[in-house]
Amino acid sequence: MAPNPKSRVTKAFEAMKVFGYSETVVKPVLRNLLNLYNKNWKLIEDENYSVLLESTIDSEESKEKQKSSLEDEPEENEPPLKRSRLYSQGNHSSPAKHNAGPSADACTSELQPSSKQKMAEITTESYETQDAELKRLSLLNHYQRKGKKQISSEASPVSEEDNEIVLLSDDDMRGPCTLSSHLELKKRGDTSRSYPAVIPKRRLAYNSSLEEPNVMGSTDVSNEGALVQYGFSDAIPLSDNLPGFDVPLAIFPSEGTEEDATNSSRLIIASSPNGEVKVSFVYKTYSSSDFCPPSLDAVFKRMEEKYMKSYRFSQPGFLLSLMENLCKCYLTVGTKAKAVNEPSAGIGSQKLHPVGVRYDATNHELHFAPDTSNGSFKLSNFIKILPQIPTFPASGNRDIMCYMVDFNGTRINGAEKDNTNKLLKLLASSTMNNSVLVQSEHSSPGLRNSVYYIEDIANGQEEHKISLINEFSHVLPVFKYIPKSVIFQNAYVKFLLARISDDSCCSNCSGDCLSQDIPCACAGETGGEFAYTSGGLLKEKFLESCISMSCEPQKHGLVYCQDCPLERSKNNSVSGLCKGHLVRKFIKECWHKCGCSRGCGNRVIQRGIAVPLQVFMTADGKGWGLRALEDLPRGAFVCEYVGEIVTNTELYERNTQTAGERHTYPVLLDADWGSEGVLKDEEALCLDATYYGNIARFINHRCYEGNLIEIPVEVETPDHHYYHVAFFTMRKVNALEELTWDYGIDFTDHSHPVKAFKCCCGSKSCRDTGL
Ligand SMILES: C[S@@+](CC[C@H](N)C(=O)[O-])C[C@H]1O[C@@H](n2cnc3c(N)ncnc32)[C@H](O)[C@@H]1O
Repeated sequence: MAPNPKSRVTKAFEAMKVFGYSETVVKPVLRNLLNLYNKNWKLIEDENYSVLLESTIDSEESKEKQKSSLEDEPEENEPPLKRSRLYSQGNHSSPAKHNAGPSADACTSELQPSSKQKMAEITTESYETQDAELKRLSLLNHYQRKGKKQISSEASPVSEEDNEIVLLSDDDMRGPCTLSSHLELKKRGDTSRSYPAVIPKRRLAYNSSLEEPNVMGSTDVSNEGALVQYGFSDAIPLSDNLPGFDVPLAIFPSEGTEEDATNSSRLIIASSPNGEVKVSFVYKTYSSSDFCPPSLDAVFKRMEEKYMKSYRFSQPGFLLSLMENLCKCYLTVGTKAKAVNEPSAGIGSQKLHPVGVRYDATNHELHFAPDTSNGSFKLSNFIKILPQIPTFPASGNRDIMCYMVDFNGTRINGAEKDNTNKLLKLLASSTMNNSVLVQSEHSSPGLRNSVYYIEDIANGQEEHKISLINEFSHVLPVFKYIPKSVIFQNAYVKFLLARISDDSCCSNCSGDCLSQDIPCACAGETGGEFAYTSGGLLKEKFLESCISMSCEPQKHGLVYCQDCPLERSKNNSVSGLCKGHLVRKFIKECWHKCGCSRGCGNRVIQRGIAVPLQVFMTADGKGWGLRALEDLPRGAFVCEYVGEIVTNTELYERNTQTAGERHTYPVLLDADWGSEGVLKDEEALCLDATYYGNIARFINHRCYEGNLIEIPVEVETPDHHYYHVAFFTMRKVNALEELTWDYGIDFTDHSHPVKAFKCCCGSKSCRDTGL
């Protein structure tokens, strides 16, 4: 049976979403193509929708051309001025002195000032153009990190959209958040944040009493009458007749005051499985108001469009599922006290799990609530843990004899008795079906007795599962896993096929470029020879020269910028001369404009992670680390560094404004800085994986002796302002050996935007002298 056209349309939209094109943009293009091809879907779906992608790009380009000719505006991107204007509003203080030192906690965001004040301050900004409005959700991330205490009192201009509501999720308020991070925040007793809120776009009142934790249902009326309630409440003043809890929010149109309200209504938008917790909008109508409650579908659609435009990776139904998860979490946390007191929690495992997760000793399962009959749900990607489990040594001795049993205590075939190495491989294998219990044959004195394991921290977003094993009962890292980098706000990154000139792609090729007698144009970047072997490894000669350039800069020299973006980003009087950047070799991979197939050997990193990896807690104070579960040959691609693409100025601001918070070490995309003239701020980019990132955010630093090397790879953008940072092995790496790279930190440069950590790399040539 032919696939139904609706699902084909959805798939086409999803395929384009990857490239940052929203449904709204793609819809007319798709319609045209279907007309053109007489509804022959195959032609559109071929080669992973390349026709659709090209047409969408073309259509966007022509729109932009039209726009710029109308506006006589040469820049495609909004100038950075817009944001500066926003910055200059309100009473924000000058950048705090940077003191973002690392802490022993893994990359866990520290708590930040109440989100409420920032909701208020953000909504009081003036949005003069639709574009600025569309960027607002991205801005939230920024603002919530700024920790501004005051709000601007400047009134927003009234527009047709003034009755529009904006729903801010947990993610909006402090950047990405995993369920575990939510729990972690709860564990630390932070009840003042991480809830969604609905706010009218127009002026909001900000009541300082809301800053206090646990203030429930506080309200305030601004002088224009917008009234907002924040926070979870078990005593919602507007409607105490409904059972259960209601989450937060009353929305009032901006005319009238509470007293004028003639009627109040409630719209339930999500609920926990058994209805114990609900998220609802509570709104009042006024005789003078022209507010007419929209349908939920329309609101979600609107919100998802906004997400798409700001962060470009929203899933369909994302907001609703976010709301549902919120209900579940609320239920979990609310019932936590009961769980802890339950005698059946027994065996002391409770304290080892994140708050709200209960170990059910009878059924050997982890639950999010004390009673499975009461709407709790199973964390399906956690394996179950039992006591008396030896900790796996993080390195060195791997001789502890372990065996695996299933939850009935039956030993798993083929794993009768084994050493840790093999055990971990077994753990990683998908045949284990999430249900693995690890026990030592003899519990050894001095060994801790619990581990936990997440089968796939990438949640299925990578080709291979990426496990996490926590041998030290450490808190889980807080970040949002993304398989591809996302543009934050000001970074200028455009994937336009038209920008790739015909002579820097191979449109006449077919099949596998590596198998052709004469290397195609894509090998030009690497001196007329491809960088990869047909087995997908780096060629010896290429790898050798990359290693030499990276490890012996004195031999190859550094390049110096005329006006170094890194120094400029410091935005203060101490910014100085460029300290130099390593000269690097680029790889150029074939891409959409090339005629070769997707299996072409010159497409390696774009196919994603191909080796089994695992996150683990290092034993030597570096926090989480990454290792491979099988031996890797020299020259193998491991993963790319994925994060938010931010400008250096944005990075600097992030670092100064979240002083004291732990950051992953950002990667500068500076491979071509020295060879260009003066770069604009939006062209000098870096990757920050603190809040959004992939597995590479766990790779620790090792002075000189790292086993990985980072190589710039050009895929979609020919200008080298943005490129991929791909990690390859510099030598053979053994299974379970920690993967490390040399971040290139100068530990003596105290003016660097990212404060260096105290290095525990253990290398004999460690550069951190403590000075
Ligand atoms: C990219 S993250 C690596 C993952 C990190 N260990 C974690 O727990 O999430 C970089 C951070 O890890 C820590 N780190 C990395 N290498 C280190 C080293 N050699 N010594 C001490 N800390 C290190 C630092 O705090 C650094 O900012």
